[in-house]
Amino acid sequence: MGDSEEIAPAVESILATARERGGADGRVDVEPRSLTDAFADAEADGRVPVIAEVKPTSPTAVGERTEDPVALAEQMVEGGAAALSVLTEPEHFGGSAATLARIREAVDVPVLRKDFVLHEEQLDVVEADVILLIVRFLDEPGTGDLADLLSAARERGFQVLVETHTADELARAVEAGAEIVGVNNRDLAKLAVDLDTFERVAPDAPEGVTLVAESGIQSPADVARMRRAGADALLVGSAIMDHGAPAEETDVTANTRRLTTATTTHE
Ligand SMILES: O=C(O)c1ccccc1NCC(=O)[C@H](O)[C@H](O)COP(=O)(O)O
Repeated sequence: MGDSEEIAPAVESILATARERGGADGRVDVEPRSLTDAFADAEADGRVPVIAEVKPTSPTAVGERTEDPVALAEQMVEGGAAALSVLTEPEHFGGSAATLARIREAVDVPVLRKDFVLHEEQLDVVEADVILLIVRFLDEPGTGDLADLLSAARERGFQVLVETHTADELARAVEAGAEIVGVNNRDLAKLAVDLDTFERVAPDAPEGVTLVAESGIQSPADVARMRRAGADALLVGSAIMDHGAPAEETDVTANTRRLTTATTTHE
């Protein structure tokens, strides 16, 4: 995590379990659905490119969604999601690799595997179109090197979303060869969310990098704000999953559509 920064206990716990997690037998070899084509298709038919996240729970969520994740994923696609993000971390987010495999089978949009990948062998857990690498957690003693993991992921066919939170992390991502970069508005040390983060970091991204604004996006106004700041796409979990509300009062399709149909100006 760098320096002597205090890390939220939940994130310490996530990293401790991630360090222990292994891979699977054999090496994954993916024929991916193109994430950037999915974003372009959404733009072409007037939808804001949204990666909707199937996130049953999380350390900051109030409550848990227990419905069939495949049904939730289908509702997100019906609401116009260009792609899906599926948590596969079991202990803190209620996800699983098996769930991702079922969802990828059921939909035809690209699927991001959302997990805390620290070692090359952890790339081989399940086929997905996109894998996440979090700059903040790599290049540390006992974890893989970002550039090496990026190459290893691409050799398996994955597209890679490289997640950053600061200008320095963005520079490291670009230096390592990232083409799709996420700027997470959630500070993974403190778990505080601040949409200013994307606005501060995005201007440093070089032309040609696909930029994804992640976390804390709740409303069409937030969508418009992130698009004005240069977001090519948005990654949204909580506002779509609506963890605290009873299942019968939650309309995941409508929650997704509210964001994919937001009126925006893309800079
Ligand atoms: O979401 C959490 O509580 C969390 C806690 C600890 C580490 C990571 C966490 N979230 C990861 C994410 O990046 C989000 O799931 C994703 O960007 C969607 O965010 P949101 O729309 O705010 O649910």
